[in-house]
Amino acid sequence: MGRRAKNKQPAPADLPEPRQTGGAAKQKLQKRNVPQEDRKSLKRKASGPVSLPKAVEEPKSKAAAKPKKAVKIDPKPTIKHVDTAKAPSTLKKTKAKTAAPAKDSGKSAKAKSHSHSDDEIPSVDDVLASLGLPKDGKLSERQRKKALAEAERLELLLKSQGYSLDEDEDEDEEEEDEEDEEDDEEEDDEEEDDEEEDDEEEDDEEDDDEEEEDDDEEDDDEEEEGDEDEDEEIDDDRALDFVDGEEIEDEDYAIINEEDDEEIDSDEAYGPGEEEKEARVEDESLDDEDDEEDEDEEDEEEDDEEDDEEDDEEDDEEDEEIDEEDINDEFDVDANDDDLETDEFGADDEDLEEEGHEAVDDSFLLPTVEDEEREKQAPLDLQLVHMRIQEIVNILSDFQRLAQPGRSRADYTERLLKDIQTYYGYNEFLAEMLFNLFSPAEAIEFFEANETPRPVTIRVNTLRTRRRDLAQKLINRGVSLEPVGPWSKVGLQIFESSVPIGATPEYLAGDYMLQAVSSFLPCIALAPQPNERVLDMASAPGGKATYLSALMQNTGCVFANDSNKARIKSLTANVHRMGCKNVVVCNYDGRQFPKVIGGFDRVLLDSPCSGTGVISKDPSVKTNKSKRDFILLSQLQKQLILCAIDSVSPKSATGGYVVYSTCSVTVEENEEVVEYALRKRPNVRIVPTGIEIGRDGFKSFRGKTFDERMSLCRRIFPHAHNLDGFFVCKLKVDVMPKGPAHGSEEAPEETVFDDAQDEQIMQRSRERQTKKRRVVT
Ligand SMILES: C[S@@+](CC[C@H](N)C(=O)[O-])C[C@H]1O[C@@H](n2cnc3c(N)ncnc32)[C@H](O)[C@@H]1O
Repeated sequence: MGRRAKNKQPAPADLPEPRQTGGAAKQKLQKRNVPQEDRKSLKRKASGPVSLPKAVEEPKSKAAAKPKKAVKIDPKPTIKHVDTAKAPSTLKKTKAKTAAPAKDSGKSAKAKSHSHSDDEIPSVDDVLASLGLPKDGKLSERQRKKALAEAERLELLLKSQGYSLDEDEDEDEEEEDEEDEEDDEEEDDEEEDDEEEDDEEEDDEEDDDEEEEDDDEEDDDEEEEGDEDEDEEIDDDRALDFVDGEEIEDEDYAIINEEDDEEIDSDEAYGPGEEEKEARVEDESLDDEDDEEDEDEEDEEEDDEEDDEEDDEEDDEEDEEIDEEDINDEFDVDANDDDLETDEFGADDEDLEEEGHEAVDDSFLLPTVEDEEREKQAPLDLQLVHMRIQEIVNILSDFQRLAQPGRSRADYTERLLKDIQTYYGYNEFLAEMLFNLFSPAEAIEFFEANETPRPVTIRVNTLRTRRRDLAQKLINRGVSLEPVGPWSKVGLQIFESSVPIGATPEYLAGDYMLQAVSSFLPCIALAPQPNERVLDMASAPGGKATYLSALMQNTGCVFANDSNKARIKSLTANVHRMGCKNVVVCNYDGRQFPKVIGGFDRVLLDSPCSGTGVISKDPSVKTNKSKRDFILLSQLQKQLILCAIDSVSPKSATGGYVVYSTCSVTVEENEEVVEYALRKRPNVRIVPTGIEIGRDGFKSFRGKTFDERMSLCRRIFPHAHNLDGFFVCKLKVDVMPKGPAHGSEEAPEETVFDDAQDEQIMQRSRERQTKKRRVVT
């Protein structure tokens, strides 16, 4: 993507997620903001087989649909026998043990019922029949999905048994299918008409795509200069303290959401990228164009939806010129005027179970030690690993019924963790740490989401412009965009742009910041008031500090501090560019507050962290974070949070708040840090953040119990919200209660870390900082 925004993701979540934990499949959707096609595809996801984790089976975006390591699924594989001795086979089946020929080693009962020798090449009809599907080529969407899933399984199985899939024969079958289709078409004139129309539209779309690609190539050259500038800034930021996981967030324009799977009313999309958006929606649905032709006539609901889409496309073509008034109206829309309709994924849960069990292969066996050894020797087979992940997740979801006798949950989990490391590329420690946050199925969704970039978003700088004015200017430059959601009046999601978003005149003039939506949240939670004194303790490169400045309408004072001198440069540059006149930039170790200056009305501690919430932007996190890093980080975070608390004036007339946030999802860096602060500072309590999205913070985790009000904290997850992973906690600092233990109403002049270990770590860090400064100066 380079610096050019090419974002084909669905819009960020704009619906408050119900405060409940549980799989994404149970989250509510907001119909109003979800394009119809996306909604449709979501429903399909919810009704997919249990055995195929949603995110893996049905990637939610084009990017996810083509993961580096994804299995290419041929919907109509044909089979050719090859030398089985050469094929590694670690996916072991009970049946395979008894009969040597691959034909008896089918994975599912259905697959088993269809054995194939060298001479027996099954037609698609045979396969369909074996699956109980109609032979006339007219499949409902669900049936088609099922067929595809079975085909994938069959393909993988056959591969593991030494078969190869021959593309030539595949083409023959396609021809056969086409002939069948033609027959069907003759029988039904009406259908034929429809299909002709479809064909024309598809051709148009294909042409459009080709033109787009050409344009892209041309534009790439033109953009090079701007890209270089921006890259410079970003590199600068990345060459930073290991503890910082977020510089990328702000510079890399991140944002979000797949989530909620909600979509944007077609009326809400603006700009010349409308067609592209349609294409985006089509990419995300699992249908390809051919599949649309195969839509089952009897499936009235889906046909209706398709008709609607066709109408929309026609409308879009007609409405090439954007009505400025409409745009202005849209950008004036008040958050409250949204009719939020929700849709429960839950409704499909039953189907999901049923279908999952149908697809379950209860003969899956964990590899033995010998199998594992053999697998180690053989070339890495990611398809095999991927398939085993799905099998194990499925078994863990119904362990009593599906587990192999004599095998424990731990056996399966151990294998699964190894496979996660192999397939997604995490180190052992991090794979386990992240895995433990979720159910096995949801963990896979999380890992999968980390393979997909989040949407590009910008924050409008209200010190310089209004959102609708900026939107209009960018639209005129060929940018396709829309508001991020009703909960933010300053966020815009960029879908497509013919100019580099980080180098437009508006960007250079400070009209906006490239900023992930998640990183709006701590500022919204802090809610600084005009004329207050606010400290942003770890602020470079200034995404949040400049937002705080804007929220305070350039009044009062924001102390934007960061311990990293190199990052101070980009912080200062952003402060100037964004026209923030109420910001003082300073360069201290945060732990020197409040000694340097205290008595703030509010303090934001957007803490240095591991960055496990932004792995899609910085995949190096997968391998470069060790147990030791987490220990050190957690210590630093605990020290910083105490300093943040002690820098707030409990007597502030308007404030007295601290917001602690990280772009990490681990409990060690979040709930545990807050719990530590509550223990050390009894004058502090957790209060609501005022953020409408996200899940509750954990009240307990793996045997540890946290403060009851920890649920008021917000947790944002990439797979659930299509936003960067984030944690936000708001604390109210009260006057210290009088008593033998505390004695004083005032915050201590110098924060005391009563832990000898803390002191040692601080000392080491100070020395490192001093060394770094020496190198820089
Ligand atoms: C997550 S980033 C902050 C991003 C910033 N809030 C923004 O919105 O642009 C964490 C920052 O903490 C800084 N940092 C690391 N250790 C620090 C310390 N001991 N005191 C102050 N800042 C520190 C890093 O240099 C990094 O810029």
